[in-house]
Amino acid sequence: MLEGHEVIVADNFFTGSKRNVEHWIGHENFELIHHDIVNPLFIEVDEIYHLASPASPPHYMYNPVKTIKTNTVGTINMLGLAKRVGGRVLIASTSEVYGDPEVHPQPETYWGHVNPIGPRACYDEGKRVAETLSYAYAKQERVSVRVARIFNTYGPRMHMNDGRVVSNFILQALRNETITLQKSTIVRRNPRFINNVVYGHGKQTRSFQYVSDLVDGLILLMASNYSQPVNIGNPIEHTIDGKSAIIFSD
Ligand SMILES: O=c1ccn([C@@H]2O[C@H](COP(=O)(O)OP(=O)(O)O[C@H]3OC[C@@H](O)[C@H](O)[C@H]3O)[C@@H](O)[C@H]2O)c(=O)[nH]1
Repeated sequence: MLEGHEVIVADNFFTGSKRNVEHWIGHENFELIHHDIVNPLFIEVDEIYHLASPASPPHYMYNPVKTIKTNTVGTINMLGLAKRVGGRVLIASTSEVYGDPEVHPQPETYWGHVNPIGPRACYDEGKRVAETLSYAYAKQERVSVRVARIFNTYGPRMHMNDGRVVSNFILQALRNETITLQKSTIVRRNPRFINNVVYGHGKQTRSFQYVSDLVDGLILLMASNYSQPVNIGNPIEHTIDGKSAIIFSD
């Protein structure tokens, strides 16, 4: 908007909130519409950033059918909109298309290791089919598509109950609680701790990126002439117990 673009935000406010964008309300280049993209959307635009879908595991597992509909029917609607207006669409995919990867780090050429009926399947498979739909529309309908595979992201205005590890640990630190390794006795005694522990052995790794770096990456990808999927994350992977980090060069 500061560069002079007119921006229309369509949100069903399932995990987003009006408060996150209230400082833009009233700006001449900004419009907010309450809309769920599972239903068709008829607007005139040049570029579409398709960022809809809950992204934290507790949120996308809360209503798995809705998560699948948003990533399948919703993605068809966004690709259909791009086709009608002759615009470009950027699909927010995820590192979760790699599932429980057997390769570290994951290059974009890795096909992944996904359990199609596991607890995360609604999101993993939803995003995988969103990618498939994008390239089908590109091939069949000549829609210009960009696919960003987004890794774990954190930053301001994250929901307190987002449930991802960064906000969980920050909440726990603010409450002066120790970040403990998960023990079934603690979980049973005090369910409040369920979201405030290191799950499992803590040796699982993640890379974490700051939200404004992600936004820079999305804008660059949208403007580029590269149409294959692109990982957007951080080259440093940390174990969740915080004890070690692995730095990858690219
Ligand atoms: O309180 C917590 C929360 C999470 N964890 C662990 O921390 C790791 C990271 O978990 P998060 O909940 O932050 O989310 P994930 O990294 O699994 O997935 C996330 O990253 C990729 C994005 O594309 C996805 O949308 C998002 O779900 C996992 O190994 C999890 O088990 C904890 O140990 N304690």
